[in-house]
Amino acid sequence: MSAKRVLASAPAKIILFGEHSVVYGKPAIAAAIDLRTYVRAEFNDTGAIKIEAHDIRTPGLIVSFTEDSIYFESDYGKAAEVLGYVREAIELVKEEADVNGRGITVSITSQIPVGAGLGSSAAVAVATIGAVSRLLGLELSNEEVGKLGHKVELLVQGASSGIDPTVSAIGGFIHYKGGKFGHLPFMELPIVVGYTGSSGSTKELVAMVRRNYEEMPEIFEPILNSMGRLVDKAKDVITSDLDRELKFQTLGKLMNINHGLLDALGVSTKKLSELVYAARTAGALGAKITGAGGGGCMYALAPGKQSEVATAITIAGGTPMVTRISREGLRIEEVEV
Ligand SMILES: Nc1ncnc2c1ncn2[C@@H]1O[C@H](COP(=O)(O)OP(=O)(O)O)[C@@H](O)[C@H]1O
Ligand SMILES: C[C@@](O)(CCOP(=O)(O)O)CC(=O)O
Ligand SMILES: [Mg+2]
Repeated sequence: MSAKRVLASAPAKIILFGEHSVVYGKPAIAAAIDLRTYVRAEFNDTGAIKIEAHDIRTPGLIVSFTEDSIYFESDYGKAAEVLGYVREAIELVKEEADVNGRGITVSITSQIPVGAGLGSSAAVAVATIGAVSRLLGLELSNEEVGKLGHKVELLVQGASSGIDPTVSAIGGFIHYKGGKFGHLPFMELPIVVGYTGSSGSTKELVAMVRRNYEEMPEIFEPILNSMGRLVDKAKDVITSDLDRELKFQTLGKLMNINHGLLDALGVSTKKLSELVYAARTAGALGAKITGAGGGGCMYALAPGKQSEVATAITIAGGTPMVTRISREGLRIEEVEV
């Protein structure tokens, strides 16, 4: 049954191990975290799709002032591009249901920094698909929403492994490889996320790695293979019966190796590496980029040292975020019928 108004939310994620190599079919491990994007969907009488994106800065904004007036113009191409994930998400759901000529208004508010490696693109796609599909009376499982979210990322970015929309839709702690995924045993992870304050575009970074790979496959192939192997090792450690401290020590070492390999791929920046080294010096067992890189965030594994690591990240010029793993993925918050 269709509804009058629906509010849905979907979480951000961190990639614990295996970003970029996951695009080449290698395994990766990710966890949903407790920052969310909220999407409200309702019908309107205009017949149009209306998107209110409250947290997106409008690129290409031109403002003309006179003494008694103010006139705004926008570079519509750039503005349309930035809303690509939301538009494609709505279009995909509309293909599955009968809208009967009705318009849909989608209003977005988000706690997730954009272009920061925390999966804001996947969260906005998943929450939009969740809200609009429920509005139109479609009964989609969270896994199905994750699959549609992957389609959205493929349409907008040209390439996507699908790990981000999957973990945002189903929540928790997951192992992912070539579209197949499963939950790993839930673990509280004493992590600190450090935000550089700058952003990177996943579309551009994934394309850059692809160009480098095509130019020098004999160099890039072994790096990607090593990333895959270290994820296998991390999975063995996580699912083993070792005690927590020993698990964290090995996972920390693997994070540091993964960061070095991501640097070799060319996706780190001076600021990201400064935050990574600051965290390690303050006692983190491991620290690495999370997500596409080129700016954005790193995360550190710091049992018993979270506040020291957060302080070190601040001193190094970053913004620390102490966050927890979210067991819940896509959530339908309210339905008005
Ligand atoms: N709150 C939001 N509203 C609308 N679009 C969003 C929002 N958050 C993210 N996006 C879309 O996702 C893009 C960023 O995605 P991406 O480059 O994959 O970085 P990340 O997923 O790491 O944040 C933004 O440029 C925008 O198109
Ligand atoms: C680089 C990549 O592995 C993760 C990108 O994550 P984010 O968009 O930077 O949050 C791309 C992908 O898996 O599709
Ligand atoms: Mg993204």
